[in-house]
Amino acid sequence: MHAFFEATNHYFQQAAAILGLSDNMRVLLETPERELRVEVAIELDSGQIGNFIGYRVQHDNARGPFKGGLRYHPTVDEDEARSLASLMTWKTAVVDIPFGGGKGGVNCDPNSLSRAEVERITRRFTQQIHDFIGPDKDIPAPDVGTDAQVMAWIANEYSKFHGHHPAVVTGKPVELHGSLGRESATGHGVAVVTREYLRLARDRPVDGITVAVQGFGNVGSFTARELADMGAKVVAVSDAYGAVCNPDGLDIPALQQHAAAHRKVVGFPGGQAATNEHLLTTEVDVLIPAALGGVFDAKLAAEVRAGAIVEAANSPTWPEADEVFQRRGIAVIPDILANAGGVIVSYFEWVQNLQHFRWSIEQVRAEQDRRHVESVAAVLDLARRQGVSLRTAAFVLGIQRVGRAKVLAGI
Ligand SMILES: NC(=O)C1=CN([C@@H]2O[C@H](COP(=O)(O)OP(=O)(O)OC[C@H]3O[C@@H](n4cnc5c(N)ncnc54)[C@H](OP(=O)(O)O)[C@@H]3O)[C@@H](O)[C@H]2O)C=CC1
Ligand SMILES: O=C(O)CCC(=O)C(=O)O
Repeated sequence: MHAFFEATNHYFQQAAAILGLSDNMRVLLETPERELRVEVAIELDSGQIGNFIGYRVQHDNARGPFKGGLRYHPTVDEDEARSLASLMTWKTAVVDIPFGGGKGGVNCDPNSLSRAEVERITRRFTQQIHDFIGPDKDIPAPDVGTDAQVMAWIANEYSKFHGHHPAVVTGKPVELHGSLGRESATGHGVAVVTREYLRLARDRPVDGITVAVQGFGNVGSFTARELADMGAKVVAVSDAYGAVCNPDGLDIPALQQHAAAHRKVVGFPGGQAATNEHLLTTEVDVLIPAALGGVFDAKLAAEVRAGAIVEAANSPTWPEADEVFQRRGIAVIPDILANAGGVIVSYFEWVQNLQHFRWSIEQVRAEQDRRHVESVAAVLDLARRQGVSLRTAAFVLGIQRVGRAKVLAGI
C-alpha cells in the first residue's frame, strides 16, 4: 500500500540505528512537514473536462528551502511523492548543498496529452500551489515527464501572482534564466560518480568497461553519452518499448538521433532488439537503472550479472533486493549519491538567478565535479570505517547533517 515511502524509511531506519537516534528524533526526521494534494482540472483539446490530481510534498527544510523535481506520470501518488521528497532531503545533505527535500507531480500520461494540454495542466497546477513555492520556500525542477519548457511555464504562471522571480524553479531553458549544463547535469554526474567509484574502490578506469543503461530519457541518454565519451562500451540501452543491444558497443550519438526521430530506441539499425528483462540480466561491469523506481525485486536481484549497480533512477531497488545484492557482493551506488548531479546544478542555477549573473559551462562543471569527487570519497570512507553498505553510509552522512541542522536551529 505505502511501498515506496516504506522502502525509503527502511533505509532511513538502518542508518538511524547506527547513529543511535532516539525514537522522537526518528519520527521528526521521517515525517514530511507538509503535503499538498490539489485538483488540476483543465479543458482538454476535445472540449471535455480533464480531471487530474497534483501533489507537492515538502519533506524537510532544516538545511534550506525544500528542493526537488516534479513528475508527470500515471504512477504519481502521495506515497511516491513522499518517498521521493524524503530522498531529496538526504541527497541534498549528502552532497552538502543548502537545500531541504521536496517532490511532487501530477498523475497524468504526458504521452497521451497534446503539448497545449500539458501547458494547461502546468499552469493550473501552479495556480494551485503558487503560495507554497518560491525562491526561499520550495523550488521545483524537472523529473520524469517534465522538462525545461514545463519549468518555463511554471515560472511564467508564478510571476502573475508574485512578480518576476526566475529562482522559483530550476531546470529552465538557458534562454530564460536556465543554467548552462543543467539539462545534461544528472547524466554527467552519474558518469563522474561511476568513474570515481571505479577509481577509488576498484582501482579501474572507465575506459573499456561494459555498461547497460535502462531508460533513455534525460538521465539515461546523457549518462550513456558521457560514459561512452569516457571510453566505456555501452552494450545495451532501453526505454519503455524495449531494448537494443550490441556487444561491440552502441553508437550513442547515432542512437540519440534515432530516438529523437522515432521516439523509441527499438529499430535502431546499429543494434539488435531485446527486452528490458534481457538488459537487466546482461553480463556487464556496470548496470545503470535510469527509468522508474521499483525495478529490482529479490528474484531479479538474484539474476543480475553486473559487477556494480549505479542508481541513476530514484528508488530502483526494493529493500529485499538490496539484501540480495549485498549477499552476492554486488556493490550498489545509491540514488542519493549517484544521481545528485541534477540538484547540484539546480543549486548553481538558483545561485546564478539570485546573483543575476551567468556562469560559464567550465565553472559549472568544475564546481559540480568537485562535489561528486568529495561526496563519493566521503561515502566510501564512511562505508569502509563502519563496515556498512554504500547506501547505509550515504544515509548516515545525510541524516547526520540534517539532524545537526535541526538541533542547532532548535524546533
Ligand atoms: N531529470 C533529472 O534531473 C533527474 C532525474 N532523476 C531520476 O532519473 C530517472 C529518469 O528521469 P528522467 O530521465 O528525467 O525522465 P525522462 O522522462 O526524461 O525519461 C524516462 C525514461 O525512462 C523510460 N522508461 C519508462 N518506463 C520504462 C520501463 N518500464 N522500462 C524501461 N524504460 C522505461 C522512458 O521511456 P519512454 O520515453 O519510452 O517512456 C524514458 O526513456 C527517474 O527515476 C528520476 O527520478 C534523478 C535525479 C535528477
Ligand atoms: O534539480 C532538482 O532540484 C531536483 C532533481 C530531482 O528531482 C532529483 O534529484 O531526484
